[in-house]
Amino acid sequence: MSSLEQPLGLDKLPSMSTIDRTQRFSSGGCHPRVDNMGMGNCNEDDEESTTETFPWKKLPRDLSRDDFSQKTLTNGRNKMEFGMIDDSFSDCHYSPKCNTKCLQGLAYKFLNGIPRFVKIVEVGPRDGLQNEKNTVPTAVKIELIHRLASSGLSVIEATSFVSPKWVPQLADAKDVMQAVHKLEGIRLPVLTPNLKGFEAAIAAGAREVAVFASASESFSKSNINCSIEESLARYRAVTHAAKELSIPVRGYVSCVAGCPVEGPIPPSKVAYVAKELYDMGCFEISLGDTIGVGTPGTVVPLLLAVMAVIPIEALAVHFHDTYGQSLPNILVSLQMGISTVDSSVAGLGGCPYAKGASGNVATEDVVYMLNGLGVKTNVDLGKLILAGDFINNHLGRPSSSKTAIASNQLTIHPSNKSY
Ligand SMILES: CC(C)(COP(=O)([O-])OP(=O)([O-])OC[C@H]1O[C@@H](n2cnc3c(N)ncnc32)[C@H](O)[C@@H]1OP(=O)([O-])[O-])[C@@H](O)C(=O)NCCC(=O)NCCSC(=O)C[C@@](C)(O)CC(=O)[O-]
Repeated sequence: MSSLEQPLGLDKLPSMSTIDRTQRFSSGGCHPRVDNMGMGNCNEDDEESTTETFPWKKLPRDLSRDDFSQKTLTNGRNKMEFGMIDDSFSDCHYSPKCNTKCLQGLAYKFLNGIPRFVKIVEVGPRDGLQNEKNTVPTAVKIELIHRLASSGLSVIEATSFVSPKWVPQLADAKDVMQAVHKLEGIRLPVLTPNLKGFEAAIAAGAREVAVFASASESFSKSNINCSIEESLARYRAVTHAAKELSIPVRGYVSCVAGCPVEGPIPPSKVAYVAKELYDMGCFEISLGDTIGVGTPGTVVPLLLAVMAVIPIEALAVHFHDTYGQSLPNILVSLQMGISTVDSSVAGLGGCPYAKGASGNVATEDVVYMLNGLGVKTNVDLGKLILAGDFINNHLGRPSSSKTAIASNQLTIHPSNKSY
């Protein structure tokens, strides 16, 4: 018996009271703020969240592509599915009475804290496309949003009501919004840098907006042409106007791990900006590693600083993949209790004011990892990959999603690929 197979009793588990454990994994451990305009992030999982089991229990997996990710590997007694948790683990349901098996303890040790449901905020049509040099036709943007919606994504950032002189690619914000705002059951937030943008967004049918501040003074100036404090004053005006109309406002903090000009940004500065946004009424704060320099080593202290001032259920993470650190950063964020993750189909993206920064983490890769962890997203990976194929075909380049590339290479997908 290897050391890994030796029983690990509950007395060896990391200290966490039974109450903490029950709260974290029961419906009550993941409740929306009372005043968050109904934008809770766990309601989708009502059935799951009533049972008091840990997240690595075997969950029904709903991949539209039956062959996808289901190749089996026979390895001695283990029959494993690629990317998915070993069956011997997934059959282990945690019970306080069960202290004889080793696997619950090991799984608990390594997967402790991971929520059972993760809300994905798809930012491809906005963050993903804003930096594209060639104009993407409005019809393509609209079709992309429809395809993303049909994959099961429930929050899709549709566009930005910013100055077309600053971001020409999104100059068609009004047309895009008017075409998609009636999509049923989908939240379609749009970026609004000031009252002018907010008013234009509402006139076009937007029912949710996002404001975007920075933890870096230099980036704030280059991105929105004002200081951090000036931006916060603008956003107070936006959140005030939004409250009058019962419009939910999301708040972004960019450059949370580093700035192209200033270098590393102290977590305390991120926490300050995040709290200002939260206090002015943003229901959710997304922490953006705009240039993708963070590692789990920087993400942990960052999240600890922000979690000290904002409830964890109001936090989201937004990683760019410049150094290939997005997935480990997301994993450690989940382990710390984060349950909202931003990502972009096909890994599209990059900020026009952060040269060299690469795209967002690919939604396909996030969903693949979460499927493997038994975490629900309600996203159909096969349809998502097809949505990625659609936009990549249009842009004329391969996907930045490793999952999409692997799936297209490894499987013969029967569905019609002619768009
Ligand atoms: C904030 C401004 C508008 C200030 O831009 P400014 O030039 O300082 O603004 P201004 O008030 O002096 O106005 C200049 C012109 O812009 C117009 N204008 C003014 N506001 C608007 C508006 N809302 N929509 C349309 N037009 C607008 C205004 O009417 C005027 O028009 P003119 O009289 O010259 O014809 C500009 O800097 C801007 O639009 N910046 C946006 C830049 C942007 O979108 N960057 C990418 C965002 S990505 C990000 O921040 C990071 C994030 C969120 O993704 C997270 C992460 O990845 O980490």
